[in-house]
Amino acid sequence: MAAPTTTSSTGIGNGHRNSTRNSLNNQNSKPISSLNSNSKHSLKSNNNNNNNNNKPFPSRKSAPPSLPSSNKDDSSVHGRVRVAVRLRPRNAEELAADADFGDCVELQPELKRLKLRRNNWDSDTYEFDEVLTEFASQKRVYEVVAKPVVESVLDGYNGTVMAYGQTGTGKTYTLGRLGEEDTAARGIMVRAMEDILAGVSLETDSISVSYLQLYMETIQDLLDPANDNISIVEEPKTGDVSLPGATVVEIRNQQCFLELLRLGEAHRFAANTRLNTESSRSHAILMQLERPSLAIDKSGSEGHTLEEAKSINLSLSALGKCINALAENSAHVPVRDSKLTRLLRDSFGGTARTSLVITIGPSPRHRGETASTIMFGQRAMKVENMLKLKEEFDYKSLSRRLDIQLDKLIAEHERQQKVFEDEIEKITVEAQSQISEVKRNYEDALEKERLKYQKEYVESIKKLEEKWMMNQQKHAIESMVGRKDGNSNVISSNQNGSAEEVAELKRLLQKETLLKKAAEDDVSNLKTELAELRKLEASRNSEILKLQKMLEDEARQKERLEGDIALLQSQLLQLSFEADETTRRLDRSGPEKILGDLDSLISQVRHPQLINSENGEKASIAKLFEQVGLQKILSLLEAEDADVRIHAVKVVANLAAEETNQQKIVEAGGLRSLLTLLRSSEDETIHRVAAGAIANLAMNETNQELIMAQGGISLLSITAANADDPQTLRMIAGAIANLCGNDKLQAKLRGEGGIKALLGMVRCKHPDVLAQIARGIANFAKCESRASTQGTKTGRSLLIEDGALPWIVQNANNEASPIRRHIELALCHLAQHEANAKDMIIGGALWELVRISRDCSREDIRNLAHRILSSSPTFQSELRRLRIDC
Ligand SMILES: Nc1ncnc2c1ncn2[C@@H]1O[C@H](COP(=O)(O)OP(=O)(O)OP(=O)(O)O)[C@@H](O)[C@H]1O
Repeated sequence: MAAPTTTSSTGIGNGHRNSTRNSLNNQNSKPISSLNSNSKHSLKSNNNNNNNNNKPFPSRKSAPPSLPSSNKDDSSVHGRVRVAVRLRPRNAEELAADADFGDCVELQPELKRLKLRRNNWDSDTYEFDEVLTEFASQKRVYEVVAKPVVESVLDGYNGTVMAYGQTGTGKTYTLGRLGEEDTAARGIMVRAMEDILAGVSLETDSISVSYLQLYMETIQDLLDPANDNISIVEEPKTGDVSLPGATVVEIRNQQCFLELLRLGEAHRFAANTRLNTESSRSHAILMQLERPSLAIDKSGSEGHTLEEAKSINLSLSALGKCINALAENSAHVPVRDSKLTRLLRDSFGGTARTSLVITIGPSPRHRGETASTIMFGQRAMKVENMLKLKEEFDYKSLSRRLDIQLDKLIAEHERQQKVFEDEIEKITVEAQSQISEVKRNYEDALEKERLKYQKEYVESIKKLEEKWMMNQQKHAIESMVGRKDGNSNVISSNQNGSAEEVAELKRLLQKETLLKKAAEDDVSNLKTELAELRKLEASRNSEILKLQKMLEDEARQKERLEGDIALLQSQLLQLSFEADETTRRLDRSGPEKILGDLDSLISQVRHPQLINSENGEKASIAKLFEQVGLQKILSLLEAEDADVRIHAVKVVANLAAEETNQQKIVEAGGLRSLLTLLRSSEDETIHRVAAGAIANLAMNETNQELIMAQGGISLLSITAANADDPQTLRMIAGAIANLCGNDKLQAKLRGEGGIKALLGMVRCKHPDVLAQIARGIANFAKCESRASTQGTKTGRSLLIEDGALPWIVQNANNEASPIRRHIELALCHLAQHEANAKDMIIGGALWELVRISRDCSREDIRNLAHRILSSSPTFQSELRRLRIDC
């Protein structure tokens, strides 16, 4: 039995913050989870949002009517769905059972490539946006898969992160791990919430979460198990989906989010036990509204029922069909086929930034499921979303936010100033205390020295005096004795004693001199030390002066900053006032006044200072459309001022992109006005926008006839012949391609040069233009082939008559898949009609048909080509002649 396949996704968004974890089983059951969020948030530069992981990618053509957004919106930016593949390490069972076999995949992360083995000798190579090996850490997975989405959400866009893969390949591991015991193991949901909490200010923003489970097409509330059948509500105008019946819990911190996840998980377990199912059979949803999130988690069981399997397969196959339709750029995307696709509507082909991680296992026994997961990822990489800011410009909240930022700045500045002043005071006190201590020490030392020398001096004087006294006494006694004895020997002995005393006195004097010298040296050393200390003090003083200067500069800068902020605030107040005024005027004015307002609104759009209010402007235009009436808006298409005409045609193009407005626009004469603009204007922007509006109107059969009846094809052809801008050509080619799909208009379209105009545009090599041309040719060939089968058309194809075949053959293997697919289909349609066979053989188309029948990655086209080649006598005989076996 084939192992079950699962998917999971996380979507986060501004306006919507979505986190989804989905896991679905092919045969048993398939759980799905997602996290969505809507939020009011700080405004940042749009450029930040258009970051470098958004490679330029061919934009979607005329958007399918069922989709909520298209390239019609000037505030949108392209955002292709990014796809990463993650390989799970072998588990114990695989280590034992597959010990003798190699893995079914080989990863080349540095080349972002994955090789899927066909057999021992051969493998297919696929490229992804990221290739994550079995050694990739949870942190790295978060950073490459989810972080750009979270950042985009904080910038004001919707976001989705989704995991898809076979059961047991690591979707829960990747998205849902709480990492309570080991923080390194935290999954995407926990890390995303951490970053969101760090990136918003809870003083101005709120984050709320709902936690739901999708089981057999029923949405159950995991925060309130009694609430077990929640309806999806769609906003009719925008197509945005919401689940108003779901419990919403505000998140103030990470702990509270973790508790909520645990609670939801416990209820899910209880609910699934009641339902006698387990995780992989249901899809859990964690949802965020008004800076809240939506997530889906899974449930499933062994012993599944047929009904469950059907319901799960319905969800999975509906998701697969939507991805295919979007990847192929089909006109119809079947989003309404399941609740899962309705919930993920904004994530694929909508306005969210979407990141998909496909999880695979290494076992060669599950090669089939791994291949199908890889193909899902490859197709999802072709889906182009149009990221759109979800929020209207809210001056009051911006002003509040700036106030708070200002308060924080001022508080921080004051704190820093205080630290600075404290530091200066500390340094000053330390310096002063050091100086006084040195002074004290110096004075003490000086005093000690002075006392020492004074004492020594006094002592030596005393000693000299004593000696002198003793000598005097001795001398007096000896004189007295000498006078008595008249002894000359005594005199001689006295003379000897005096010489010794003189020598002693000399010695003492020398000692005195040395002591004096040493004392003088000490004094000189102390003086030098004092001079050094004075220098040190001077340098400290200059440092203090410098610090004081910095403090003054800082204070001046603060003053300037405060001035700037005051100015900013007054400008904000002014803008806020003007915005309120406009709202009041719009609310009160009658239609005549409002028409004037539309004019001023359009002129405001051109005003650079108001460029950020574009979303608000769109909402106002929609309101004006209701209040003013289309006629008056259309009258601006003929305004004198060229700028007003340009902006008016943009307004009409925006309106024409909504299916609900198209009939009204045509009835009010809008189609005629747009065609007149093509004829009368020479402005490239007007041509581009008007052609885009016509292309949107041309999606409807009745409008196609009207366009033809009003000479649209020749006007589009002339405009195409004169245009150089690829975007203009893309719009024109898109419009003609839509007309090519109408069976009734074939002859007229060709007669008025529609095919030639299409072929003329191949001079522009832009892949978007070529894809539209290829689509037109495929549409035309399909109608012809239908007419031939019904017998209403005979003879060879008008496409061949008009010389389309060489270009078709040349591009049949174009590397851009949208071009290649359309051409492959066109070739099959042409080949179905025997009258074309000979031309196709001469033109080299037979080789392409053979290639398609062998190599085309789409099985249905491959089979079709094969069937046609086998059933056409002309092709068969040529193949026999060439000895080609087909
Ligand atoms: N990258 C990985 N590294 C280590 N272990 C992993 C990794 N991925 C998954 N595992 C382990 O593989 C097992 C299955 O993973 P997990 O439950 O996440 O799969 P799943 O795709 O969510 O399955 P299901 O669809 O059935 O719910 C778990 O034991 C998980 O711990």
